[in-house]
Amino acid sequence: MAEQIMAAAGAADTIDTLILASDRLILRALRARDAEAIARHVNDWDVVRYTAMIPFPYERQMAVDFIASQAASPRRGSFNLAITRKSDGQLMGCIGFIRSNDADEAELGYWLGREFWGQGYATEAVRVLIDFAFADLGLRRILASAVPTNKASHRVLEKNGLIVSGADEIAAPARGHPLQVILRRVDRENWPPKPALRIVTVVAVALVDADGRVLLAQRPEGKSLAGLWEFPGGKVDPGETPEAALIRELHEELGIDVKQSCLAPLTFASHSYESFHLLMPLYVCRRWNGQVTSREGQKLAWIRPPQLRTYPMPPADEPLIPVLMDLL
Ligand SMILES: Nc1nc2c([nH]c(=O)n2[C@@H]2O[C@H](COP(=O)(O)OP(=O)(O)OP(=O)(O)O)[C@@H](O)[C@H]2O)c(=O)[nH]1
Repeated sequence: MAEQIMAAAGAADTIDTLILASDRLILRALRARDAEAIARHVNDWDVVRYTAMIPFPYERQMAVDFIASQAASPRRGSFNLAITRKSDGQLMGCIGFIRSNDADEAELGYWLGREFWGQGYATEAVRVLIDFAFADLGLRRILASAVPTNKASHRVLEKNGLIVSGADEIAAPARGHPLQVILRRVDRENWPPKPALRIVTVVAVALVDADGRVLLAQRPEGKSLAGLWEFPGGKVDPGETPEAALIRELHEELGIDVKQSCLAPLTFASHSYESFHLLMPLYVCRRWNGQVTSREGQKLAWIRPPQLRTYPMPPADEPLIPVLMDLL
């Protein structure tokens, strides 16, 4: 997570002494001499077009007025900080909060000069400012909005855990017409955002025999979730369809041959484990060729539907059981 440095104890009280740092950035108060750089970066339609309040064309005097309009303390009122690059001190953009009447929340806004796009600077700046807002300003919720076509901004907000909370039409005086925006927000309880889990696709099947019994296999010692009973199946390899993966796994694990036409989709599991998110379509199959045998030393059990609940299964499987029982 981005490291955050306060210039001195109590620095959050005065904007002039506030310094927030991350790996590559320093966020600091705006100074009168920043007007030139701000005007140069902002007087670019590609920078301004996605913002509601910035006029275009943008003149130097507007930057002077913008700098002068910042709150004296980040604890009260709206403020912006300069996003500067640690390595050379260049001002790359601005980031700040518009404080509404609700003292607990603030609306995040930022822009970056075009030459600094696509390098992760905005994501880093948003991270460090929200860290500061929750840890030092005592805010509980950060709001943000972006027009639907501003994909880059949505990525930045999403990477920082701001989830979509709705849509709105906001006044945009500089545009001459209102803007449709997607609203996002993050609450203090959900900060810092957890890294997105990798989605792993596993395909599984309920093999049903002529007596209406279902086959479960026990996960062997040495594997994750060892001892739990699961539906036969396995991971889908890159470029493989779920059906092809299942036909392969059933041959490898149980020595049976299944035709794709004998696989009927039933339901699916979607479950977050500690290190990955499992997405698992579950098929039903009543016809196969060959004798079901344990080819990998796993214990197998043919279970009557009422007994399904007595076999401990991975947590992802729990919602599948009632669906299967309804079918059988
Ligand atoms: N086949 C199967 N896997 C399931 C079920 N429920 C469930 O959570 N899983 C999870 O989905 C993954 C299945 O992957 P797998 O069987 O191909 O692989 P594995 O864990 O043996 O790991 P490996 O790739 O190291 O051999 C495991 O993490 C397993 O815990 C289920 O009902 N059937």
